[in-house]
Amino acid sequence: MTTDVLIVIAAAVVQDGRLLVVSKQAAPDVFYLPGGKPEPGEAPLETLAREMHEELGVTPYKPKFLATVENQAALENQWMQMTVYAVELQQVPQPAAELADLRWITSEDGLNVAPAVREQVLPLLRDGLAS
Ligand SMILES: Nc1nc2c([nH]c(=O)n2[C@H]2C[C@H](O)[C@@H](COP(=O)(O)OP(=O)(O)OP(=O)(O)O)O2)c(=O)[nH]1
Repeated sequence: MTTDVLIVIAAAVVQDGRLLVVSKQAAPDVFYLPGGKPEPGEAPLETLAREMHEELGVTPYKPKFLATVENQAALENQWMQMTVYAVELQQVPQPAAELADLRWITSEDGLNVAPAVREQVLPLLRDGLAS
């Protein structure tokens, strides 16, 4: 039995009542928060900054811890623990080549949204999202 938990660091960016979600070329129909797995020895905020730079060409501004959530990982067949930071942006995100899509959502919006985002992050942010 494996007890490995996938550790993920991610950003909740809300602008004008909408949450930023992305999908990757590897799974273009699955939408989730920008972010990813830490490299060895990397601190959470370093992972956040690296992933946001790599995926969106932006620097996280005033990251604030939002929550640590656990759920089934969307792409790997593994349990995932994801630490989410509420992040402001001062630049317009420009999706890098590894991304397939970028959307601003107020709810699931008919998309295939990763379980942790659908069941935990969207409910946590509900008050800040447009209806
Ligand atoms: N970034 C991110 N990953 C999530 C979320 N929800 C969720 O289940 N995951 C899953 C998807 C993948 O199974 C895993 C993260 O993988 P990833 O492929 O985005 O991470 P990465 O950029 O570090 O990956 P890699 O290409 O270096 O392997 O966590 C989420 O909201 N954001």
